[in-house]
Amino acid sequence: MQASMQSDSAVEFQNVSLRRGAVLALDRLNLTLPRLQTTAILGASGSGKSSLIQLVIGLLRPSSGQVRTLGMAIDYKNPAPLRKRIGYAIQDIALFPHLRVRENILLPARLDNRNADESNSRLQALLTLMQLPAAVLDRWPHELSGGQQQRAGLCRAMILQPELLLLDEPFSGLDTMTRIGIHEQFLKLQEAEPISTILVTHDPQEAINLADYIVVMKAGRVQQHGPVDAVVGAPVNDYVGQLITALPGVTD
Ligand SMILES: Nc1ncnc2c1ncn2[C@@H]1O[C@H](COP(=O)(O)OP(=O)(O)OP(=O)(O)O)[C@@H](O)[C@H]1O
Repeated sequence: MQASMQSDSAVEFQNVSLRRGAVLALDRLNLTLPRLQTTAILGASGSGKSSLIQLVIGLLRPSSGQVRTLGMAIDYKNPAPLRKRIGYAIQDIALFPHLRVRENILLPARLDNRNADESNSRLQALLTLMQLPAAVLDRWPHELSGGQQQRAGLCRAMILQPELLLLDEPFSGLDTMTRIGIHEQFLKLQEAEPISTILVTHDPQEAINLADYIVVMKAGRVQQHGPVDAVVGAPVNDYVGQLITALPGVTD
């Protein structure tokens, strides 16, 4: 625990390669992701974004190299203590359909035997931050709009006040107006509770709107990484340049 307090990085990849079947999904990754900032992992489909995020939480183990999350090498025999410190909202792990929204959001707290009163106060604070009306709590997930479901998913990811938040395409599949609204809520949440966040996205605009730090991936390799302004201001190659110039309002 102490090591994480002292570490300046949320996650470190030290010469990490990952083979998945016949594919080298990640190729010699050397990367340090900053603490208490939002990092966007940006890249096209198949570039290795989801593999990277699964390595962070120990769902995948590197073929070579080492991943250090929250200041410590991952203990693959016992990943539970690390995972308790991490919140995740991943598109595939949506709200559980057989639980009402309240039970969905409170589930991590219940599984961790947290005090019920404290968890309920935390729930109320998160609802306010995410501008979700209390009435949604007694509904089933399918009775919420897509945007409300995403926000409830974020509340669930945040209920234990994690040190690290992993978001894998959490806002995809939403219409533009809903997306913009959720981006605003997300930024407010970050302001109210600074937290290390890793956001996987294939959308350069989303990366720039939400992140402080960007990692651009292509075919399992990092093309460029750095603070948003540094990457937008000086793309290191044509691939990154094309992503940036495709943004509205950016011309070279
Ligand atoms: N279970 C698997 N078995 C074999 N290969 C896999 C598996 N999952 C992913 N891959 C391969 O690993 C590479 C990286 O996949 P990954 O899912 O990390 O990319 P991604 O950038 O997240 O893509 P997307 O945006 O489509 O989710 C791809 O070539 C993919 O085909």
